[in-house]
Amino acid sequence: MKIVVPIMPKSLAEIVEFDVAQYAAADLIEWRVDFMPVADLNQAAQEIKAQFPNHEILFTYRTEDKAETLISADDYAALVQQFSTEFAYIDVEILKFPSIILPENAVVSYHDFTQIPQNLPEILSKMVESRATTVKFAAMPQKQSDVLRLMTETLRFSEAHPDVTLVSMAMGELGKITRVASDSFGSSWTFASVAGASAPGQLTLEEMVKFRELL
Ligand SMILES: O=C1C[C@@](O)(C(=O)O)C[C@@H](O)[C@@H]1O
Repeated sequence: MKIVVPIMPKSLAEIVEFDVAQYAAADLIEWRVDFMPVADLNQAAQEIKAQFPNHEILFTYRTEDKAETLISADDYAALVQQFSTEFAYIDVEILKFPSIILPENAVVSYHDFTQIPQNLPEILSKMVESRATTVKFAAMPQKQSDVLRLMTETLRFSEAHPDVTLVSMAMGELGKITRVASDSFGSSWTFASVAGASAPGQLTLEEMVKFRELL
C-alpha cells in the first residue's frame, strides 16, 4: 500500500520551510492546493517540485470540504488542464464537475464529511464510468457497521475492477482501522500526516510506517 503524505502550504514562504527529510518514507506527496491563493500556484508548483525532486506528487484542489464555493467550474477545469501535465497525478472531483475532460493521470475522487452514503456502490460505479484508472473515496462513518460497509464495498469493487486502482478510507476515529489495513480489502493508498492532518483520523507517517512493518 502506498503511503501518501499531504502538504498544505498557505503561502510561498511556507514551501521553503518544509523539513523535507521528514517526508522520506512517503511514497507520494499530495499537494493540497486549496489552501493557497490561486495567483501563486504557478510559482508554488515549481518550488514544490524543487523541494520534493524524488517524490511523485498528487495535485489536489479540494472543494468538497468547503461550505462556500471558492472556485468556479470553469476555473477548476482550467486548473486541472494546466497542472495535469506537471504532476504525476491530479485529483478530480468528477461527480461535482462532470463536464471536465479527464486527464490520463486523474485520480477521480468523492468525499462525504458527514456520513458513509448508502449509495456508495452507485457512487463508485459512476466514478469508474469516467474511465479513470484511479478511484478514490473518503467518507465519515457514524457507526461501526458503516466502516464494515465501506470495507465490504471496497473488496467488492476491487474484485470487480482489478484493472482500477481503488483508494478508499473511512475518516475519523472509527475509520482509523481502514487507514492501516484496507489494503487487505483492495485499497491501494493510505494517507498519513507529517505536519498536520488534511482529514480527520489520519495517523502520522511515523505511526503508519510502524503499523505497516508490524502488519
Ligand atoms: O482524498 C483524500 C483523502 C483524505 O480525505 C483522507 O481522508 O485522508 C485526505 C485528503 O487530503 C485527500 O485528498
